[in-house]
Amino acid sequence: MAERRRLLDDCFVHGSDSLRHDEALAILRREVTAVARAETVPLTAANGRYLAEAVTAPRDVPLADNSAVDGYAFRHADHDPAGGFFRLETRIAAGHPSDVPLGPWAAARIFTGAVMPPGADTVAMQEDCERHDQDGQAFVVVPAGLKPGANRRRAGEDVKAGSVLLEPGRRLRPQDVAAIASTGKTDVAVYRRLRVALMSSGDELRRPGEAILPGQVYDANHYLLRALVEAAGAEPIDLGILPDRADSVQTALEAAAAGCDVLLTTGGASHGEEDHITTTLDRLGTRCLWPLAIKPGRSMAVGRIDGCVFLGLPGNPVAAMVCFLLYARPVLSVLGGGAFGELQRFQVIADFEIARKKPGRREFHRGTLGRTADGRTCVHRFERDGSGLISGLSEADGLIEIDEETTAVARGSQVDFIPFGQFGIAAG
Ligand SMILES: Nc1nc2c(c(=O)[nH]1)N[C@H]1C(S)=C(S)[C@@H](COP(=O)(O)OP(=O)(O)OC[C@H]3O[C@@H](n4cnc5c(N)ncnc54)[C@H](O)[C@@H]3O)O[C@H]1N2
Ligand code: MOO
Repeated sequence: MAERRRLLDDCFVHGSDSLRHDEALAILRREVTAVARAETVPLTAANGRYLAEAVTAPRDVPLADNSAVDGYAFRHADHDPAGGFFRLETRIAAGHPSDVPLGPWAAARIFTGAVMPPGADTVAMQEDCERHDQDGQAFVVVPAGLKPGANRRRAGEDVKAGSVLLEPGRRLRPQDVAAIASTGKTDVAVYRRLRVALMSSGDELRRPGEAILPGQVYDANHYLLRALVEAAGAEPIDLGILPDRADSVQTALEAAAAGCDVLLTTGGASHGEEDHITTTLDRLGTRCLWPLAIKPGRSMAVGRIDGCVFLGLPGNPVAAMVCFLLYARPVLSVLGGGAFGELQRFQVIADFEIARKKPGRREFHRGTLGRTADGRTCVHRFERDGSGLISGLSEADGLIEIDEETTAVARGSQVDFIPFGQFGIAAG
């Protein structure tokens, strides 16, 4: 079980300069530790959860030497280099082992997965053998050239008794649940899901289903973030929409922080007179990241209100998504008992150009993968820049990342691409 330790206790509010992406990640890596406690769940509910115990194999998998094919098992020492002629002595099917030792110059009819009879060490495939019956006795001719141990699977060759199959902190995938099931365990210790309270900030926001007037906008970010929180393995809790009033924001944040592990807000995070999120965070707790030298997402804020981690995302939907994936997701993973993890990026050819880019900040653009005329993977950039354009997010396969030092991107050059698939949100 993870001990309850400091979270963001030692963080500092840095000066007026924006924080670089790498510095922000380093602070989060250093300051955030697990808060989730363990619970035991049946294997059928374990997929997607963070493992809270090491899973060791109580016994060998497979349990006994067995045949990898349908065929004939025999003792290799009896096998003539020119081929072998064996008396067929017994028949062994999967699930029906025999403890009768094989006699000399004898073979057993055996099927895939059936336990090797004592004395046999090699199996010939049935397609390669000839079977004869003579005076009521069956014989089998085994071809030459089989090596000792051919087509035999050893006890423990998949997993040795006592070996560690899975380390704590791993987010369980279907194949990991299968690995646990292969040991015979029926349930497993995982970390409780983090409780992540969601609040959208802004007088202009309405929920789908409500009437809308000029100047108002539907709260798309709530739906974006609750789905991203679920994909990250945490439990979203909807705390609705905050009005642009300092006293209401303060009351709501205080109450929310008391009842959840993480408070995730969107909007109201920049400097405007109507933006009360960061000023309220400063009054109630501590702030350690803000602003960031990235685009979009400059106004992302991270801090703490008592024992609750505060993640304040910008209001523009593209910025909210970029900041969630880059910063909120690894924080949720660590708090929930998992690893911080490294972003997976790969290099692809730019099917776009950027004539001039401001140095000193890292940019993330929406990108769609394609192929060049000569079959190499390339990325197209969503042309319109606006950080409010949700349509570009739906089109994209991931984010194009352009670092602080770069001042222009030439068509045909290599750029870094961060695919959405790694976040469990790939297009089907
Ligand atoms: N003087 C400056 N103004 C702004 C700056 C700046 O640096 N100086 N940065 C701009 C950028 S970039 C962003 S991003 C926003 C971030 O500010 P906030 O986090 O305070 O966001 P809001 O002002 O509340 O909203 C921005 C935009 O997004 C729409 N929005 C808000 N919440 C939602 C939601 N839940 N669902 C859908 N859309 C939402 C909102 O209506 C605004 O249009 O500040 C810029 N200004
Ligand atoms: O920085 Mo805003 O967060 O670019 O869209």
